[in-house]
Amino acid sequence: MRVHVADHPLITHKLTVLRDRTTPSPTFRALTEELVTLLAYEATRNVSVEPITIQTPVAETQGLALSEPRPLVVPILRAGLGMLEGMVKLVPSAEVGFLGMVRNEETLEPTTYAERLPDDLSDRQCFVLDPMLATGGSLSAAIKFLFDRGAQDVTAICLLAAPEGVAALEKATEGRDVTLVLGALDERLNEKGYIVPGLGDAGDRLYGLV
Ligand SMILES: O=P(O)(O)OC[C@H]1O[C@H](OP(=O)(O)OP(=O)(O)O)[C@H](O)[C@@H]1O
Ligand SMILES: O=c1cc[nH]c(=O)[nH]1
Ligand SMILES: [Mg+2]
Repeated sequence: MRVHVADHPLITHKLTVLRDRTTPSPTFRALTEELVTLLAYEATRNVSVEPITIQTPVAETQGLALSEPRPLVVPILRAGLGMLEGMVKLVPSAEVGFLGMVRNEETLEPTTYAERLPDDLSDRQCFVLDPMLATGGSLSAAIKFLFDRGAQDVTAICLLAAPEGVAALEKATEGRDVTLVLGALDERLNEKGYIVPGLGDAGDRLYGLV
């Protein structure tokens, strides 16, 4: 697994505002989108392209076009939905599939309650969106789901991760082509499975308590 942790003052600045407990939902949502667009730039570094020839008003020239099949973006509901707009802004021609997952806050085990994805993901590059990588249970299950359907490679974009979650994901995806792009790598998980210092519950901060 390749791990890329963003190292840019603008990203750290936006993450700092996101972490602040006084930041209200509308600002939190806007910053989440902006951060994803910045991280998506790195995450799409190896997106599949093919050479094409085009005609400018002045001359013929060579360029690149995204290859078929188009990349598939998969936000993990709920919190990952807050990252979708920021991603498709950068890759407007991507297709979008959905996975709904929720972590049991007692056992920390994830369950999948919704799935809307193509049956066959052969030759697909997939981009999974979830702001939080805590124990790694949710993201490991999501990525396994995509490989089981034939995905070629998977890149996950997370705003924050705990080292425990990165290690668990690495173990769960051994031998697979996985890239992890992070806004920041935090210190640890606390006894409730929350990322420290983290930002709290991303889904609740985006969409309110349920
Ligand atoms: O790495 P893990 O320990 O599995 O925890 C991370 C998961 O927890 C959060 O979702 P949550 O279950 O709170 O659902 P929500 O997005 O609906 O709030 C988060 O968005 C991840 O999906
Ligand atoms: O810190 C955490 C851990 C899991 N899910 C969140 O939203 N935040
Ligand atoms: Mg939540």
